[in-house]
Amino acid sequence: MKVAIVYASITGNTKELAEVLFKILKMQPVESTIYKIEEFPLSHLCQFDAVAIGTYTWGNGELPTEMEGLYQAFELLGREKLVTAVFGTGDSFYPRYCGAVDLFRDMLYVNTNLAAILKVELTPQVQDVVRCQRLVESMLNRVNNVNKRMKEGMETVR
Ligand SMILES: Cc1cc2nc3c(=O)[nH]c(=O)nc-3n(C[C@H](O)[C@H](O)[C@H](O)COP(=O)(O)O)c2cc1C
Repeated sequence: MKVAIVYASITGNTKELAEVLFKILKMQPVESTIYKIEEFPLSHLCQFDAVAIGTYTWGNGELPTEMEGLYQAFELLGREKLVTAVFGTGDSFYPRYCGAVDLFRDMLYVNTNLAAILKVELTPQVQDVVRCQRLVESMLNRVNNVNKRMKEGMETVR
């Protein structure tokens, strides 16, 4: 099983969250790779069984510009069975808390097999590790079940 984490981060919060997830993934019997969005070749999307996307939120609940290409690539991919998850950090001071996670969530739910979403307030805390473990579990269980079951719901990790 091949799993990718692809993330965007300016001030390091989402990077930190992506690295927590990567550490957890590395304890699993899967081939996992972590990419900054700038280093991820969009043409490689089809090589993975599961992709977890990490994004901060910009403007008024907007996607970071550097994530727009990835967002469009999922829309064009046409792989409804591709297992995905989306996670991100944001600041609840803003009216659209983690709005970019919501934008990805809505698109991935339609175009892929979305397993889980996770929102973290600014810097990940110790209690977020358990939430990260649940996201990884949801994603890997979904890949294992993908051939057995049809599209399922998704989990909001609290
Ligand atoms: C100009 C600006 C706009 C932002 N807009 C939002 C927003 O609409 N919603 C939100 O949840 N966070 C917003 N944030 C907060 C960032 O998403 C948050 O600090 C995030 O953790 C940054 O991630 P990073 O450290 O990975 O770059 C904004 C931050 C800045 C500087």
